[in-house]
Amino acid sequence: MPGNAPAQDAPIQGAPIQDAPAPRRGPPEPIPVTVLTGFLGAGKTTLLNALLADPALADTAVLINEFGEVGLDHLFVRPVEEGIVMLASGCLCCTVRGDLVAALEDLLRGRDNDRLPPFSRVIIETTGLADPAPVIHTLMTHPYLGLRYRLDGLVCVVDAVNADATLDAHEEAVKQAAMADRIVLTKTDLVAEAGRPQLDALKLRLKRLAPAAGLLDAAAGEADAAALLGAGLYDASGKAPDVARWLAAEAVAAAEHHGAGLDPASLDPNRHDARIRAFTLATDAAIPAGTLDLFLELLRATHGGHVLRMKGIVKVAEEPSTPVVLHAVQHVMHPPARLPAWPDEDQRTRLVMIVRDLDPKVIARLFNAFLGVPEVDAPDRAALMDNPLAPPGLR
Ligand SMILES: Nc1nc2c(ncn2[C@@H]2O[C@H](COP(=O)(O)OP(=O)(O)OP(=O)(O)O)[C@@H](O)[C@H]2O)c(=O)[nH]1
Repeated sequence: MPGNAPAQDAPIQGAPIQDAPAPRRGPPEPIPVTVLTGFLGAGKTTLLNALLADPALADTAVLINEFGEVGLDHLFVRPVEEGIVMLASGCLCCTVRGDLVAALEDLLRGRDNDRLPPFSRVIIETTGLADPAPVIHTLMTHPYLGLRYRLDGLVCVVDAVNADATLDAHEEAVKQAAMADRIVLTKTDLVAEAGRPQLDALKLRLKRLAPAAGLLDAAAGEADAAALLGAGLYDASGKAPDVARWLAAEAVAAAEHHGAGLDPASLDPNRHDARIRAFTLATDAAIPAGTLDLFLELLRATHGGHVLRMKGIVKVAEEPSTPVVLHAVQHVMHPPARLPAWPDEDQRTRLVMIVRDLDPKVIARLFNAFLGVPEVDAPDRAALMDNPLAPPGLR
């Protein structure tokens, strides 16, 4: 929701690049937060209950974000067990973002002064109509909460029976799925043999919409804690971060290659998801920090409202052996983090972009212009920077 969130610059140059995931001294490790989303009735609470039954999640705090609906969900979440934190009248109902901030702060206070058990993870269940972006923005931009919590991942629950109609009718549902790190398909047990082709078509539709997201079938037992949590880049235990899994750049590139990500002709243009594209920008070249900074600033200033999500790993020219990780939700950029080393042999810069109402070629041209890759009929970087109509700060 671009209008709601404060714009935030994230200069690569000048801003201290965070080291991750080196063991920290002093401030405590940020607590991973998983955002559980999915359209009305898709099965979020059912999945949450199943997850909370796993002893591995015994020390999980749960926030249920009901955005002003009559708060009933908490009645259906498993009764409070040791280690599961429920606040107020048995849950925490956040009606607006301010309440989410207050709730997250309250959790920390309770933990810090031993009023609450020392929970090591938070799951936020959003309402079915929620745009997940403001919740993620809150975690990314709040000056204090951003230090104590970190986004672990966005899990989207999709109802196999109703999803096609829901995705056609409700843009929120499309956005929830497009931004997800994991998609859980529920109610596949209700799909009769005759409905299997439709189910396969739905899976393809979701793959097109979110090629980077793992697709898991709840009824097949695939949506367990191990598969859903730990989707984020940073690992508090100090393990090497699973960048490949987080970025899923190969899956996005393969989807593009097969036309899944880039061929709107194969989609009904009236469908909301025909407006969403996922694609990867990749280059072997090391990028000077200042160039990267300018590219991101121009991207944010000119197309920020269209970028639903961007994740990336970048070879910065000044320190090519310690890549920088980028993570943006719409026009809000998470502070860049520097990894101690490349996580695997692929040492290219890769930016995975999920955009809405924007031709990937426009971004690719911009990227190439900044890299100095000549293109016919496309402005180079100097032309972009010298343009008197360029956004302030770029001239
Ligand atoms: N058969 C079947 N039913 C399911 C499955 N997942 C959820 N349900 C049912 O779907 C209904 C809605 O599930 P909830 O978990 O309440 O859905 P929700 O997304 O939390 O709903 P809201 O909070 O209203 O948005 C319930 O009756 C569940 O029992 C599934 O995999 N198979």
